Amino acid sequence: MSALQRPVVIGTRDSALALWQTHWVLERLKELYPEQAFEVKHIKTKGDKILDVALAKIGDKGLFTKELEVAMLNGEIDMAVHSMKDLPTLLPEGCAIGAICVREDCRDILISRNGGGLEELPRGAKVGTASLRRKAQIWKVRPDLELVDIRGNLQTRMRKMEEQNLDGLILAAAGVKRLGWAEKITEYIPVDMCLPAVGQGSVGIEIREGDEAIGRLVAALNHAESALCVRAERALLRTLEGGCQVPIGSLGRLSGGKLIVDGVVASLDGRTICRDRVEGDPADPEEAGVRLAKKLLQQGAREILIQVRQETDLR
Ligand SMILES: NCc1[nH]cc(CCC(=O)O)c1CC(=O)O
Repeated sequence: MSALQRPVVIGTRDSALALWQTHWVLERLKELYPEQAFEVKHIKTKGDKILDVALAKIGDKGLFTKELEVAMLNGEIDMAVHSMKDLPTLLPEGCAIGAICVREDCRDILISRNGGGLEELPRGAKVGTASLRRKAQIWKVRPDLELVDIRGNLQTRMRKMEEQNLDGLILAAAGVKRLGWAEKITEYIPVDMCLPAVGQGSVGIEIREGDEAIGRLVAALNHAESALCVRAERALLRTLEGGCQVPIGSLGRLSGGKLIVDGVVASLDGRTICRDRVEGDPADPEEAGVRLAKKLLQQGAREILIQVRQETDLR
């Protein structure tokens, strides 16, 4: 492919994880297009500025992505690299997903002070996580734990674990591994116990809709299997109309030529949990995600979602 006659500008947040992910994308693009010049532009998002409020309370969508999308639509950057998990299911007009990259470990992990797993935490132990999805699913197995809100980028959360004397911290495996902290992980929480967030572990590249030159450039980074799993999960989330305010988890995988999608919707106290699975056609991942969402709604997710929204509004 012929190079563009100008540097291609890649936009990113400036957290250590975002930079790691962006440099990963940049290295792949440089390998693929040695003739092409690239630049990286750092952009702060609202989510990087508000660090002391739980995500569920801030509650608006696109907290980590909006400023990047604005810069892209203004032509300041040509693409934005995001954690797929942070990218809302409905993109602003003029924006499109150019590639969903190969997925890292999608699980949640525990980093504990005593080096043990969830089972080994002392009774009433204090564990940090701000995610309602994690809280609800962990409470189901350890209702005695005190799950405390903790926010900020990964470095900040590790620091807060020390400062607040927490017994443990729950994080996404992907981020911890990317920052080179895999040896701190004391347990990989099985997905049977805790379904990950939609898109967790996958990096996405957002581009301008209709920008064919940039679209062709990034298409080579799309990973077919990761992409169709994440598309099914996003279709589920879109159908349930949940953002990070609502405890929703989902995971797609390919098995024996079929697309298997798991999904969970939980109440805030973790007492009511709807979890189910569908089998779908890998040729139409959205159909499987939508079908699973409807199945969950019928099984009680509708009531849970109404209640979660009322409770979050009151806080
Ligand atoms: N919500 C912040 C966020 N967005 C993406 C990741 C981890 C990397 C990934 O899931 O791809 C994290 C940190 C975490 O949840 O522990």
